Amino acid sequence: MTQSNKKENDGKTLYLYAKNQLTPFFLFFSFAASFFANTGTAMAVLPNYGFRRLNSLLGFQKYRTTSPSFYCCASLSVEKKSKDEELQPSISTSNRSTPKTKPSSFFPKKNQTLELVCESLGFKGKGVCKVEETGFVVMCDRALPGERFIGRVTRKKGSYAEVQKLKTITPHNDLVEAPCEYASACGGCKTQNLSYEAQVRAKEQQVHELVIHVGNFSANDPQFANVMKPIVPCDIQFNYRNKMEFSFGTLKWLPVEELHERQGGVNDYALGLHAPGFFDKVLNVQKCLLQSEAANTVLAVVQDCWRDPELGLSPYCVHKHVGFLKHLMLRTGSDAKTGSPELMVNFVTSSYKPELLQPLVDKISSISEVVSIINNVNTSVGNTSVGEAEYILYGKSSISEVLRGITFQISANSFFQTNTYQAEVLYRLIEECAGLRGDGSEVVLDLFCGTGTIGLTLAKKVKHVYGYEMVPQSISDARRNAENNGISNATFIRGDLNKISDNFGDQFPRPDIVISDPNRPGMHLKLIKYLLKLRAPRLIYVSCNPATCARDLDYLCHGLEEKNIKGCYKLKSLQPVDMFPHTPHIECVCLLELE
Ligand SMILES: C[S@@+](CC[C@H](N)C(=O)[O-])C[C@H]1O[C@@H](n2cnc3c(N)ncnc32)[C@H](O)[C@@H]1O
Repeated sequence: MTQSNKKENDGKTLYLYAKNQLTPFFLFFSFAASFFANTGTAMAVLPNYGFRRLNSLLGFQKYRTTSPSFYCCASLSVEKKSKDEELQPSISTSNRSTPKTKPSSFFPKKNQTLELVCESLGFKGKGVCKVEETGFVVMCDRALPGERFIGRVTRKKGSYAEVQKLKTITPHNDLVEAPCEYASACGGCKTQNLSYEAQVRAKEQQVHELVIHVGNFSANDPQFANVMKPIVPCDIQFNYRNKMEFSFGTLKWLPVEELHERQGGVNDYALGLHAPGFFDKVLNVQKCLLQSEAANTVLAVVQDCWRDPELGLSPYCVHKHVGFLKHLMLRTGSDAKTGSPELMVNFVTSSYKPELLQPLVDKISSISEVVSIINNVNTSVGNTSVGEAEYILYGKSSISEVLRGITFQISANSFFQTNTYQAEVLYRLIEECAGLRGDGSEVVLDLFCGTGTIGLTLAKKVKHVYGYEMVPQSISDARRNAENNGISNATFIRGDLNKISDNFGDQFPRPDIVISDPNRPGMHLKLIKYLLKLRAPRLIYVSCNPATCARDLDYLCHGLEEKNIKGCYKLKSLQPVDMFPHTPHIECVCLLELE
């Protein structure tokens, strides 16, 4: 996730009208301050999925309906229209009603203050509220369910408005004290001051509603209650992230009351996370409670010295495109034999000047957990952490991590599940869904395989695993991971699953089980059509975006009439999993079987 960079903070939004209840559902596409086309990583941000960048166009109607029936409309506009257009109709529901004319004073005005009550959590964990008299939806960052507050309308976006919270009248339900000193300003953890039980409740509710309203599954279906599983909470709610990406910046974010203290120069330099809503302002952080203690030790060491004028280091300025240090990526793995933490430190710089980094390397390499110091050189003006060239400044080129008994090598830019602890849980659930016979007879197709983790954890029980992935480094990691673990029945193939050709299926035998784990935009319609033609008996859809997940489940199960596509799957179970406490992200594991 990137902290919402204004320019790049585009997302898809879904809105639903139901019985005069306007319920917004937001697709989680807008974390893209930096889009790493080839890597699946994002800068100075928490979640690390790569995705096609999507522009949002809020297309739901600006009026209310009095019809009891349900109306869902959204317009998803995307940059590469020709390709992505195909996905657009997915958001419409079959049971539309005609909206009625809107009252003329329906929209609140910019700067208008409103008394609001937050009803639920939506897109990016923003509080969803309705203007009492009109039902008009407003979104408020950091408003939490049950909170009554005064908000000022900051902008109208399509057919909803954003408000800034001015004053809490009565606090939200389930209030707890946020343990992190940066919680109120950092865009990473939005809900630290909401009890964890309430967080998972809100996530579960969100998935439930999306599956009904976007996925077109009926809550009245007696089977539905069996299909929807309760969310699996994460037992560890801090220090769970094995990867964090911090940004260096020339403009330290300051609270309004301290803005007059801005001094300029070195005093304004920052290393931390982007302040929400700013691509150029960085909230300086000394410590992040989500990452490992060892990673915090490294962060503290870097913070302690990087501004020292004697070192001659400068942060990259995103306005002038000058400066050297762009990002600091910290990855934590564990030694396969001892289980002790091992750390990779990755400096992303605008040019290759190892002599400038050497003093930092000397200090960091003395931390016992650090086994790898990497320099990715990225000369582009973009915000990506993926370098055109990668250099090893100290130690190894990768770190290791053990997942379900398999040891994985992870290099700087490879995708790896960010919460190792909960990935164990996730992969166990996937294996349960796979329902393997255990006789080594089944073929598994692992789509969006990253470094091959899911397929490799199943390989020993099946005949063969075929993994597909776009990022070359991930494919080489996957092959190396197979070899290192003595797995010879896994084949990893590089390819863009958004651009599959007609002969895609000629590359592997018909699978018994398909696992598809796309990033946030979900599956391309081409791939969905292919899967519907392939008719694998069992399809496990792993998703990090419940909105696109619901849309794709709709296609797979109910088809898409406009495109003459017939669904052929039945949703057998949908299991939300909380991989990222205190953030709005939700993972889901869905089992589909042929009807
Ligand atoms: C959510 S990750 C899942 C990775 C893997 N299944 C795991 O659990 O570690 C999605 C993966 O899809 C890859 N990816 C994204 N778009 C792709 C595309 N169009 N074609 C192939 N792979 C893609 C990303 O690089 C990333 O590794």
